[in-house]
Amino acid sequence: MSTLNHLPKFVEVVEVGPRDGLQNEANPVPVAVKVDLIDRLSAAGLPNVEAAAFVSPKWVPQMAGSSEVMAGIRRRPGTVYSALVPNMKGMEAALAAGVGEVVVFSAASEAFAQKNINCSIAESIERFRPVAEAAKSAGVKLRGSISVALGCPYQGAVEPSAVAEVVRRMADLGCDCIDIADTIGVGTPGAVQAVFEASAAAFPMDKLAGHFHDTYGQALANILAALQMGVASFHSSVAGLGGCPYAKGATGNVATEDVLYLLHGLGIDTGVNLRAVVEAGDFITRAINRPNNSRAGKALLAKWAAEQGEPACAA
Ligand SMILES: CC(C)(COP(=O)([O-])OP(=O)([O-])OC[C@H]1O[C@@H](n2cnc3c(N)ncnc32)[C@H](O)[C@@H]1OP(=O)([O-])[O-])[C@@H](O)C(=O)NCCC(=O)NCCSC(=O)C[C@@](C)(O)CC(=O)[O-]
Repeated sequence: MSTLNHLPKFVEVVEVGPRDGLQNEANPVPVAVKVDLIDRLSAAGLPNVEAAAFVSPKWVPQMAGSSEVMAGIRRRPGTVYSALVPNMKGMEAALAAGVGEVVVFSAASEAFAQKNINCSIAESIERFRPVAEAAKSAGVKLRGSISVALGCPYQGAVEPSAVAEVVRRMADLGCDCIDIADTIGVGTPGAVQAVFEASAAAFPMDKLAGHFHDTYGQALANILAALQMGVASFHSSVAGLGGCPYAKGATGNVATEDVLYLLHGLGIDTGVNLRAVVEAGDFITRAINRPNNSRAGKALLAKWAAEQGEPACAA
């Protein structure tokens, strides 16, 4: 029997473009452009839009306007607006801005934790403890994110057991869901299944999420491999925007349009309007003068242009 018969019927697609996708831009992206993008993505039906990061502006200048972004968006009922929070200073700003989900983020390697958040993995967990307590008191969802779960640009190989240990620590914090992130996009399907299998020993599989960058072109294959394990939440970035400031050479997340095309083709419901996401991808790539890195997005734009009798655009 086909292994495609036992996939989840519904998958949550978490849109991280406004944060992960734009955090690495060399030129400042105006708040109004970010707000417009977020509003288009929520209107497309994406259930969770990672809209902001309340991190130090000295470390990631692009995220400096996060409070203004959160104040400017048109809140769509049912959409969760999530934001990265590294410490209590960020948590105070996130709560004041009315985020619906806070994301505490650490790493599966000590070297990456030091580069990204200037502390050890154990110190990061202690830093997150009051953040987690504040999230619970405020009734805000808590997500944990684990970078470099499939390989680290500083350390190299990362063992699944090391990832599972951070999953366990994040579970102890009370995280509602936990992301397994392939920050530099080096993972392949077998390695992805090994990491999810090890992680699921510490936290329920259906509360784990896959966050894949597409540096080596493996992201869709990795999503399919994770789907086959029962993972039902994936992160993606409209038009494949992005890269990580502390992982040189890493490309963007897998494109949301490509993920939706895959999932819908497999008969999996997402509740998201692919056309509206493709149009949002076209909007943001024009607004910041970037190539559109979504294969499905470019193909559909060309198809729709041809249907209108317009010349195809080779964006
Ligand atoms: C964690 C820190 C703050 C430690 O940074 P630090 O320098 O060790 O912190 P500190 O406590 O010593 O504070 C230094 C200064 O920063 C300020 N500060 C301190 N905290 C905040 C805050 N929250 N908001 C605003 N300002 C803050 C603080 O007030 C102080 O200001 P000063 O007195 O010098 O004027 C820093 O390392 C940081 O902000 N790192 C964030 C790095 C980051 O955002 N990386 C990208 C996101 S992670 C990612 O992309 C991976 C992910 C999630 O997508 C998954 C994947 O693919 O891997």
